[in-house]
Amino acid sequence: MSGNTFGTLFTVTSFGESHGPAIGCVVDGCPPGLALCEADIQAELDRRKPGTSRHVTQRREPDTVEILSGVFEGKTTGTPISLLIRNQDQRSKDYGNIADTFRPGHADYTYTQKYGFRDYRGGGRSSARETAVRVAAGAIARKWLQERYGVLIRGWMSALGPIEIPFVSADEIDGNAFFAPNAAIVPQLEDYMDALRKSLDSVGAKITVTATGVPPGWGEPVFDRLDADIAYAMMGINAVKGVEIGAGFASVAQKGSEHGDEMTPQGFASNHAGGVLGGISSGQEIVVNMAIKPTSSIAQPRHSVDAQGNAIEVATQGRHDPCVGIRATPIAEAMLALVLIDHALRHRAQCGDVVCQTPRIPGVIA
Ligand SMILES: Cc1cc2nc3c(=O)[nH]c(=O)nc-3n(C[C@H](O)[C@H](O)[C@H](O)COP(=O)(O)O)c2cc1C
Ligand SMILES: C=C(O[C@@H]1CC(C(=O)O)=C[C@@H](OP(=O)(O)O)[C@H]1O)C(=O)O
Repeated sequence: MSGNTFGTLFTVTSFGESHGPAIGCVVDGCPPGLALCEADIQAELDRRKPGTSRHVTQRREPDTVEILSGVFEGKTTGTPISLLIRNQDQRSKDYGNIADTFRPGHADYTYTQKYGFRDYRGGGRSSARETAVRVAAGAIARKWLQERYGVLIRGWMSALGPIEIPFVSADEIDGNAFFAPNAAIVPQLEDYMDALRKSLDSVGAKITVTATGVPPGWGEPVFDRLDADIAYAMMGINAVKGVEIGAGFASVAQKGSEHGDEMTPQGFASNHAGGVLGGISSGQEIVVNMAIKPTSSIAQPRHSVDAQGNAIEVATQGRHDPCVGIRATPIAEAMLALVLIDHALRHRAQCGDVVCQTPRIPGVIA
């Protein structure tokens, strides 16, 4: 295991560095016959790409995807799908002496300790530049899930630093730079970010991602539980420091009489489980929340050490996101899609057409 491959039946192997010539991935195990073209993938990449507002990194990458294999006459063939995105706006010289210094909070120190040296062009392999290829692979998973099962995956920003963002409408999410489901709060978010950038600091965020239409039965009872795999996938995104499924940490203060979602023939009465029971989907909405840390690369001087172990101050140069959470929503959606397609295929492989005699009950009743 090299750590660069995700998934069991639907696998994604990613490659590339932030300032190398290209990043890309090989998607293997995609069912044949899915209509797929570059525009399907590009639409998702355009939501994640850098440089789209003053609140994100000013690196300008078009993130144009090329499909190199696995698609013929507009359909997936069942063979490996290779996706390539050429890097076009690397400016490695802007970073100063990053090779011999370690940014507090970034991966420079741990990469050097692990490998003995590292690709120090920008964030190298540790840069979230790599998440573009996950979004590309996730677009394929998402399309198949939607067409085959009607699964809809949707994410949004639910807090920016200290500002809670109440959910108003899914229609408002893609209309602003923050993926906020609440257009009215956007001026407040903009003011906050403008002041934050002036103070040369960064801030964390909370992202929520949901999936509706997942049928009951996907997942495994032990080890590869659906909730465990979701948590693994989300924690595998750069800068994610916490993941909650359903009520999450609020479960601590709940009583059993409150937390356990009651069932009626008309539907579940609540969804504290977040759509997973015993590692298996219940048919309810899957609800995931994640905490994203503040960007470590900030222009304020911070204490660190150099490669020789001497005390130094590091004020990071280069182009960075003042709040990495602002661009994390499409990545979280993609990771949820990758987990769900893998479990859909695993469920089909093992259980095939097994039909449960107990009627399915709907999600939360109104
Ligand atoms: C969408 C996205 C954009 C990011 N942009 C930056 C950035 O511009 N500068 C930075 O220092 N970290 C950025 N990060 C976070 C780093 O990639 C991350 O902190 C680093 O790889 C260390 O990993 P860890 O935080 O998971 O421990 C970003 C993360 C994401 C998800
Ligand atoms: C380039 C992207 O974001 C980058 C994520 C990132 C990091 O440290 O994670 C640091 C910055 O880039 P670099 O690797 O050049 O330092 C960001 O611009 C992107 O998302 O496409």
